[in-house]
Amino acid sequence: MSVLVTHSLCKSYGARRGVNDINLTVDHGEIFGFLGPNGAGKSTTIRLLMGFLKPSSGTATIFGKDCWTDSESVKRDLGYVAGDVRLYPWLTARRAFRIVGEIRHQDLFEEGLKLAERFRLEPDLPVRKMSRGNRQKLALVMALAHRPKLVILDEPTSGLDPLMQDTLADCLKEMASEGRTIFFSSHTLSEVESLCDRIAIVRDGRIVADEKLATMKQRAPRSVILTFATDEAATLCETPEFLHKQKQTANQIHLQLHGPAIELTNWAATQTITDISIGPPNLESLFRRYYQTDEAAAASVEAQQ
Ligand SMILES: Nc1ncnc2c1ncn2[C@@H]1O[C@H](COP(=O)(O)OP(=O)(O)OP(=O)(O)O)[C@@H](O)[C@H]1O
Repeated sequence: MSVLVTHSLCKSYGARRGVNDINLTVDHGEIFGFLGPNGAGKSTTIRLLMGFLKPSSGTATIFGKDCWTDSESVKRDLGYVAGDVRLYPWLTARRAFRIVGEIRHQDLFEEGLKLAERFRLEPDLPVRKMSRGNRQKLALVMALAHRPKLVILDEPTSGLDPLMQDTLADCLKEMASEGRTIFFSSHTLSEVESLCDRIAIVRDGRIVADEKLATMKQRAPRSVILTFATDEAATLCETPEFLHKQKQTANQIHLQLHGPAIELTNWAATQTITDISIGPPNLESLFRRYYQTDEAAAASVEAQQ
C-alpha cells in the first residue's frame, strides 16, 4: 500500500488560487521531491497533508487515513518541519527531546542528543540565542528523533550551510534505506537530483510533471561538441532533428542532444567527425522549462518527450 495518496486535491483561498487537482502517490521507502517556483502551491499541499487546511474538494490520505478527519492519528507516525520554523525562545535541544518524548510517550533523550551532535547543535543553547540555521536544525532533529515512518519537510535546507545539507541528506538516505518515506519540497535542483528517487513539479497550483528521476535523466538534453577536420566541413554538416544546433566556432559545432545517445553515435559513425564530446544529462534545463509560466514552455517539453 502507498504511504501517501492524494486524489483530485483542491484548495482555493476565495478568489486566490491555492492548488487544483493534485494527484500524488508516494510509496514506502521513497525519497520524493516536490518542486515548484514561488507561490506554486507546495506549502498549501503540505498543509493539506498535515491536516492544517481542509480541502475545498478531493482527498488526501496518509497510511490509509484521511489527512483532515483523521489528522491526529496520522501525525503519530509522522515527522514534520514547516517552511517558516517557529519555536519557543526558551527552548533548548535538551528540553525539546524531553518535551517531545513526553508527548509521544517515547524516550527520545539519547537518540535526540546523538542527532543533535550529528547536526553540531549545542544541547543547552536556547532558541533566542540561536542563528536561523541552528533553529532550522533544532526543528529537524525534533522531527527526526522518533524515527517516523514518514517525514514531511517544507524546504528543509533553506537555512542550512552545505555541510549541514549533506548531513541532512545522509540522515534522510539512511531513513529511506530502513523503509521510511521522505516527502520534501525544495527550490534547489541539485539537491533533488542527488537525493530523490522521484520528483513532482507543481506550477500554478497544478502538477506538471511526476516522474522517476532516472527516467527524467534519460530525456534531459545533453551538450554535444562535434569537431571536424576543417571549418568548412563543420559548416556543411547537416544535423538530424534530435540534435539542436547552438553555435559553430571554427571547426566545432555545439549542439544539444534531445534523445538517446545511441542515436547520436549511430549518426556520428556516418559523418567525417574527428572528435565528439557528450556532456551529462542537463536536468536543470529541463526543470527550468517546467518552471516557465507560459503554456508554450510546457508544450515544448511535451513535444520533446
Ligand atoms: N492563507 C492564504 N490566503 C490566500 N492565499 C494564499 C494563502 N496561502 C497561500 N496562498 C496563495 O496560494 C498560492 C500557493 O501558495 P503556497 O504558499 O502554497 O506556494 P509555495 O509553492 O509554497 O511558494 P514558496 O516557494 O514561495 O514558499 C499562492 O498564489 C499564494 O498566494
